[in-house]
Amino acid sequence: MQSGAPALRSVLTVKGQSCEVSLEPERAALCWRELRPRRGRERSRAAELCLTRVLHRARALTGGLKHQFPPGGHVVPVSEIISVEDADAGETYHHGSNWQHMCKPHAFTVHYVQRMKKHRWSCKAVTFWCSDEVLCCQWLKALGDLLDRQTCRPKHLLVYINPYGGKKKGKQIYERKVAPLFSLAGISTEVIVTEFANHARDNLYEVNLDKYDGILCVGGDGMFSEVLHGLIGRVQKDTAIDPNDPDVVLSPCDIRIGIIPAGSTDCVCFATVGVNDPVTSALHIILGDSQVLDVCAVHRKKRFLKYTVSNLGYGFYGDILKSSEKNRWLGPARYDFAGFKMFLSRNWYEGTVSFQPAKWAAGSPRDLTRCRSGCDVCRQSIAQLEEHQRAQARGLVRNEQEDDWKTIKGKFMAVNAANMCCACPRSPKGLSPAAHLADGAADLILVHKCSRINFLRHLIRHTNKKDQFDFPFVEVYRVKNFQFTPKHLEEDDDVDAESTDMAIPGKKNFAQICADHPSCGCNQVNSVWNCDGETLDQTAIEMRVHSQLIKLFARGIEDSKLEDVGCPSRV
Ligand SMILES: CCCCCCCCCCCCC/C=C/[C@@H](O)[C@H](COP(=O)(O)O)NC(=O)CCCCC
Ligand SMILES: Nc1ncnc2c1ncn2[C@@H]1O[C@H](COP(=O)(O)OP(=O)(O)O)[C@@H](O)[C@H]1O
Ligand SMILES: [Ca+2]
Repeated sequence: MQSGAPALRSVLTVKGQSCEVSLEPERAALCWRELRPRRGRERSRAAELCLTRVLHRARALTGGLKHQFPPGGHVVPVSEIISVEDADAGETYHHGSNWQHMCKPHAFTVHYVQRMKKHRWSCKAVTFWCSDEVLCCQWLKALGDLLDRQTCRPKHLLVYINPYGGKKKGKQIYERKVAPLFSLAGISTEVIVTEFANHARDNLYEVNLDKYDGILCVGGDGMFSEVLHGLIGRVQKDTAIDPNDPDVVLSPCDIRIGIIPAGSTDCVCFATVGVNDPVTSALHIILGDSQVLDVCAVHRKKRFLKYTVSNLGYGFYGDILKSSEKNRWLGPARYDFAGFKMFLSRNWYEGTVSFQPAKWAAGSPRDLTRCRSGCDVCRQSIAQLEEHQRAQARGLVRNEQEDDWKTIKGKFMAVNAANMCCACPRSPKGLSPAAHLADGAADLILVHKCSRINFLRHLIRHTNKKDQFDFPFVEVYRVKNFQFTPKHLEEDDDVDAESTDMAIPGKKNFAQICADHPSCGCNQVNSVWNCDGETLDQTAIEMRVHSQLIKLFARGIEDSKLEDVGCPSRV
């Protein structure tokens, strides 16, 4: 069916009921309603309200309904249809009170996305029975033509599965929940079950990326980090960009990354989809969603260390990560155990933080806006950043290389740079609830040394509606970059002292001695950086945000108002 083609309208049978079914290319929605509602099914006021919501959603998704659907209707935007196929020959259908068997069915089945509660999606199917074969073919062709126009959908994917992440169920999750949906949607895959850490990263330097429409990782944030490093590294290599240069403009990666959550925290998935559910993520991938994402690059002087997209955390979150690795056998519970231990330890670390505020950012870390699908704050921030960069290039504003640095010396329980809200099941609003996925900035959170009870109050606020930054010992800034130097390296003129020390076998700095002897009772001098769940050995670092460097198969968390909360599209 071409655009401008007339709407297709027929009376078809659904579950033994005659329905008026229509497909209008302009509206790009498949709609159906029962012609004669079943006896006894009276519409309640609640159902009326639900219908209004469904119609609102359809209007929002299709750019306005020209035609109001009468009560009892269903609306499925074509962009949310997973596939359309001939109905099975052996399928039975209900006609009046008798079950009948069709020998040669003139029927087609539409598989589509249904929104459940809390951002969860599921795959639903509805079969339409036609009076004859010609009509059935006409419907199959019209729907097929509209689906062919969904050009953003992937056809061939490269999948990496970490069999050891989370509860070690990555392979099972993929095979049982995800692969059947991909085959339903006609997506072909090449699957690599990793055999060692960094297998996926190294493999991405070798594969022919042109063959694929996307790369998937099945695992947690650590596994995502591997794929992120492989992909960004590969693209920089192909475009002759030196990642060791902290000031370089990195080449963006056009191929999208998909995450099937099968790890312990899965914060990148949660903060970009709204839920950690393999089926929901698979459906976002099938529909070809796209969400750009800022990436932070971490350097030590002229040496590239790591990329991070969620949290770069020193102190509390670094210590949790380091301590939890020893208890990996506990699965995701290792973090709760380590968290409790680190809370009791009340470690703090002395150092200096310097940063440049993201002056052009449209939002601020303590405002009440939330990064949601199609976020206006991200769009406006990037527009202002680009305007600022153009003005700088024309010499209209000062070059900020040396200016506007703010420096804070102190004793810190935690230093976190949240490049996104970092929501996860442990903290559904996240480390920095107002942080944005693609605004070119990160939220720098400094938690100064405080009493155990105050730190607990701060932590608890990550799990309720109160503001976790509203304490005199917490500071938060929206930044474009920052540097951290631990106290013991502050006076060191040798910029590479830390890395040199580490390179000489047998020579250890004080921090390492204390870490090796936890029973010595002193407060450790150094923590480690938790970089999307991977540890960094270096403590003195610089971080810079690269705006919108990568793309995910996601759309950002949808506004709950668009969800049919507790209300399927049937009313
Ligand atoms: C008294 C209740 C206190 C609850 C406080 C909860 C605060 C939670 C904030 C969580 C931020 C998470 C930032 C993301 C971290 C992940 O990248 C990382 C690795 O994930 P994965 O590879 O999937 O395992 N996870 C962690 O560092 C664990 C943090 C756990 C904090 C308790
Ligand atoms: N086959 C493998 N064997 C061991 N480690 C692996 C393998 N594949 C990936 N890894 C590593 O496992 C770590 C944790 O993976 P992840 O999927 O994030 O699980 P979790 O969320 O439980 O930490 C990552 O650092 C990743 O590099
Ligand atoms: Ca950001």
